[in-house]
Amino acid sequence: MLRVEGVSKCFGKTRVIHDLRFEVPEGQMVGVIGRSGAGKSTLLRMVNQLTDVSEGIITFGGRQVSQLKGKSLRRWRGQTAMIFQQFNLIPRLDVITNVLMGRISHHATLPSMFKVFTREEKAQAIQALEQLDMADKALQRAGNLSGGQQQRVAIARAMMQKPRIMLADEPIASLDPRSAAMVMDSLKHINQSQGITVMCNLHSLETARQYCDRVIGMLHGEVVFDGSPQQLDRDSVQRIYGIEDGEKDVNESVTSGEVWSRQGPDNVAAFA
Ligand SMILES: Nc1ncnc2c1ncn2[C@@H]1O[C@H](COP(=O)(O)OP(=O)(O)OP(=O)(O)O)[C@@H](O)[C@H]1O
Repeated sequence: MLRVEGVSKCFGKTRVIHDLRFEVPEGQMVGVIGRSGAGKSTLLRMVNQLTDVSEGIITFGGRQVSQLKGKSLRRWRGQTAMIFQQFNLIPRLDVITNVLMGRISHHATLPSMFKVFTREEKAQAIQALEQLDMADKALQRAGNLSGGQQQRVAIARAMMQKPRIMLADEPIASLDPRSAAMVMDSLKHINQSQGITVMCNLHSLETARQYCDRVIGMLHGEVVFDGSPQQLDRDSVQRIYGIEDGEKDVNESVTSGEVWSRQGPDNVAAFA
């Protein structure tokens, strides 16, 4: 269980996250949605301590994971794999080496520098690529793959960490609908087959509805919705995306991106 207890974040004198309180049971797939600047990335970054909290605590399995230092911090980061919008692969290296880089925190500096990995780690990397339907690309240069393929390699690399939580910060924001669907399918598969908790920042409501067990909606650094996709009605959507003076009602077609399932657009669930 991940617990966020009264967490706030200030950058200088500006408070951007206000008193967040929620729990995420292990194995849940949570979509975090909200306007640009709502605090979604800061929330994810506080969970794995890329950003420290200003107030409150975060615990995992009853153990405090905010304010960790040194070895304990590295161990926690090893358990919380992060997926970024821009994939963060090393383009000139082949796919398998990029995936093996996910083991780097388990090695001393010198073997990592010379990319020395065990036979078992190489087998594990191939297995991770197979799970993501990318094994046939193992020897290709990562930079030559499409965006969607690169993101799936990034997920395979994250799996090498054997994480307890996968934190995905807008993983499909720069992908076309079909690639986006394949990446979301991969995250869902990992979530369901291995019970890994997934927290995923999303710009598209439809994607959150389609893939997530639970949706957290943020506005101006606060949680303004926390419920199931079914509870995400028009009023909740208005609350999350906010209506300021002079603004028209939220147009869902703007906050939603079309996501195709692998079988094609006909199989996409219809949304209320
Ligand atoms: N390192 C930083 N220094 C100062 N302010 C920051 C920093 N990181 C984020 N912020 C501010 O915190 C607020 C929340 O930003 P955050 O990136 O978490 O929002 P977001 O919901 O992820 O937005 P987007 O969808 O555009 O990525 C914003 O006002 C942003 O300008």
